[in-house]
Formats: sequence, structure tokens, C-alpha cells
Amino acid sequence: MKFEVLTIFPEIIECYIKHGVLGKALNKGIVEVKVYNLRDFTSDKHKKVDDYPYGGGAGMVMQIEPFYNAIMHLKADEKPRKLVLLSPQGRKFTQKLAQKFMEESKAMVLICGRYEGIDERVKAFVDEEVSIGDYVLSGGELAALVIIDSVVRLIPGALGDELSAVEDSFMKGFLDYPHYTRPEDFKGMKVPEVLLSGDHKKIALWRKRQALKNTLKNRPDLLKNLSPEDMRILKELC
Ligand SMILES: NC(=S)c1ccno1
Repeated sequence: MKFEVLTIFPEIIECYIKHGVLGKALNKGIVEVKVYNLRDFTSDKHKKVDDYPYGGGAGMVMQIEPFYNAIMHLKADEKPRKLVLLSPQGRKFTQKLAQKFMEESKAMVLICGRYEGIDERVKAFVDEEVSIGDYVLSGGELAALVIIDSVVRLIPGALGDELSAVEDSFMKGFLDYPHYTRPEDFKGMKVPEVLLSGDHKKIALWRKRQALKNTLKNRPDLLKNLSPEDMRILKELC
């Protein structure tokens, strides 16, 4: 899978992707990330990318021309790609959308705005507008990294087996279960006995109960399409 990122701060992206799961996936050739500086697609000597907003108002707006030139440059190879603009006005990014992007897109262009926003006409050249949450960031770069990170983790072979289960639980519509590791007793804070029992059936049930309990407490909105067994466990908790 290939990600192409349009930004005025390439170093934000380049620094993050070197590390951890993403770094390993890049080294394995499972994913490719190319970052483009929008300033390289400007036509003035000052590499200007923003201007004052028509109609007045605070702040500056990013001009359409650098975005247009960069998008046309990418499209010159005529390869299919999904163009995604990161913005608070976009549709909500979820684990399910990450799965959909991984399954359906061989290549994604992640378009990062800055300042007060970007010229609305840029949206005529994108496929989707996506928001990672109901808050405003200084720019789209962090959102682009969230999408790259969450999608890459879903690519077969990107994670070691020991990690792949994490997404499964979330994909089933509830939060993850609690995790513990050594020491068994930290200043009197003990690991739950069941996790030391070696009884895998009991451990699995305990983990499911804890996951549902946490979800009921923090994200009841996720508890929609539970299996009859999970619903039974949930009812015991109420
Ligand atoms: N909430 C998102 S994706 C965003 C992008 C820029 N500012 O906020």
C-alpha cells in the first residue's frame, strides 16, 4: 500500500514514520510513504501557499494552486488512488473506515491543510473529507499520521501475531481488555488471579467481561451489534 502526503511540513511525517510498526512495515516493503512539500508546487519566488480570506475574517487561507499542481503531478501516472482531505468538517474516521481504506485502496493521497483552512475549491479534486475527531488541530499532519498508522496496522504481515488481536476486539464493537505484565505485585497492586491460573477459558471470559465493562462505562455508544453471548455477559454486568 502506498501513501502520498501533501503538506508544508514534510518533516512531521518523515520523522514519525521511521519508528515502530510503521518503520518495520516500511523496511519490509509492506507500505510506501512519499511526502510532498506543497511549497514545491508554488509559482512565486517566495513559495507562498496562503493568502487573506475573501469576505474578511481572521487568519489566512491556503491557496488552491499548490494543491492543484501537486494533485495533477501525482495523477500524471494515471494510477488509481483515493484522495483524502483531512479536516474537522470531514466524516468521522473509525476503525471500520481504516479497515475499508486498507481493503479498498492500494494508494491514498492524504492532503494536509494548515492556517484557517484551505480554499474550498480544492475539494473538487478530492474523493473524501475525513476528520479524526471533533476538535481543531494546527494542521492535518497529525490526522494523516493517525490514518497511516491505523491502516498500516491492518495490513497482513505488518504486525507480529502477538499484536494483531488488538484490532479484532475493537472491530467487534467494544474496547480492549485490560493488560498486565510482570511484576505480579507492584506495591501491593496485584495482577488479577485469573490471569495467573493458566485456565485459558476462564481468562478469555474474564477478558470479555472486562472489555464489555469498560465499554459500558466509557463508550456505551459502541454496544450496538453484540452477539447473543456477549449480550448475555453484558446483562450480567448491568
Ligand atoms: N479534526 C481534524 S481531522 C483536523 C484537521 C485539521 N484540524 O482538525
